[in-house]
Amino acid sequence: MNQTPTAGRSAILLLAHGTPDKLDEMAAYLDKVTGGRPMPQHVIEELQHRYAEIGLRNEPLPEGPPLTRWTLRQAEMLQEAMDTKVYVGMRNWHPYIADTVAQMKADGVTHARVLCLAPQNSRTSTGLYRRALESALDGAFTYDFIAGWADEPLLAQAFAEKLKPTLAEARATLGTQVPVVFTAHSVPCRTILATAGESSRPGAPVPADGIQNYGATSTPDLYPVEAKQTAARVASLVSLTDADWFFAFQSQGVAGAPWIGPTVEDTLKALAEEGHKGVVIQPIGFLCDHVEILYDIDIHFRDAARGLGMQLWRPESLNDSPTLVRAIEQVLARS
Ligand SMILES: C=CC1=C(C)c2cc3[nH]c(cc4nc(cc5[nH]c(cc1n2)c(C)c5CCC(=O)O)C(CCC(=O)O)=C4C)c(C)c3C=C
Ligand SMILES: [Fe+2]
Ligand SMILES: [Fe+2]
Repeated sequence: MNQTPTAGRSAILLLAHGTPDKLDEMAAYLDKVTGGRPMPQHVIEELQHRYAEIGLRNEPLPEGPPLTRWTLRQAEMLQEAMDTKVYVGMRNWHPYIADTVAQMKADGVTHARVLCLAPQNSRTSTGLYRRALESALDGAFTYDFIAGWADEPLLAQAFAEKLKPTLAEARATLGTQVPVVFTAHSVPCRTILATAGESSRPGAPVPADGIQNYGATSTPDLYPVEAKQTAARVASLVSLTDADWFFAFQSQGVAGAPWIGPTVEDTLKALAEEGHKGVVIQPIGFLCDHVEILYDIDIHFRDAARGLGMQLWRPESLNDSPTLVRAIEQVLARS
């Protein structure tokens, strides 16, 4: 439920995921991500390996990890564009939502427009960010919460601007059409189903012991619909026909199984079997570089594609895209 502004100091608050600054923070970070459910040691080590592959070390990087660096840059660009103070709060690492809320309170903020740096709404991402905000707020200020902006035309334009040159390069290299696979982060299957206890349907999924219920309600999550909506808009802007593009869910997690698909791995296999020699993968749910782009796509999926005889291209992430900043401005202006 959104709350109404009172006279006073207004600000913008961007909510984001957060990422560790160095490798030895991985266990503590995962503890935040899972809400305290312990992760097996081999998972911690595997994630440390992936973060090391994208440049993280045991000492913090002077420039910060990519997700933090780009998120703060996006906030800075938005603040310049909107001439309103923009704050950033992260659910799983510094700057934590609770610390940012405390700072906003100290700065005398009385009302905030709150936007998640995740355009498609899911109780496993934006829902958890919102819950973290509500428990930190304690009535500190009023706010309007903007959930889900997957259909913002300028968001699609920002992705299309990055996709066009990559697609042109892939087509020129291979001398053929090259399929585009748009991706979004997978979610556990039960996230997109009504939960047990709130549904009389036989066989309704029961959350596994010890696994948080992701803020589940009896309403199925529309996340997959919103993700495909963004992809369809981007495809249309770059004039892809229905035969030229696909949608897959990437980065299925280690718990809460099963997770929704089709997976990128299966999609690559199917494309190779159809005789394709190349593929462009564009994630349309992530707004900047982080491990699931720099490792999962650039290393893991590229290797998988190579093993199937295909070359893989990935458009640059939005990062400091001025069109992304204009998209966020538009969404905020409508709130
Ligand atoms: C729409 C859903 C999700 C988005 C978007 C998302 C983005 C995202 N995730 C990470 C890093 C991690 N996520 C992890 C687990 C995890 N992620 C989601 C959903 C989304 N993540 C779920 C439902 C879960 C499971 C949580 C649980 O309690 O088990 C993890 C832990 C390891 C793993 O399971 O893969 C990491 C690490 C980033 C950086 C990111 C985008 C910025
Ligand atoms: Fe995640
Ligand atoms: Fe993930």
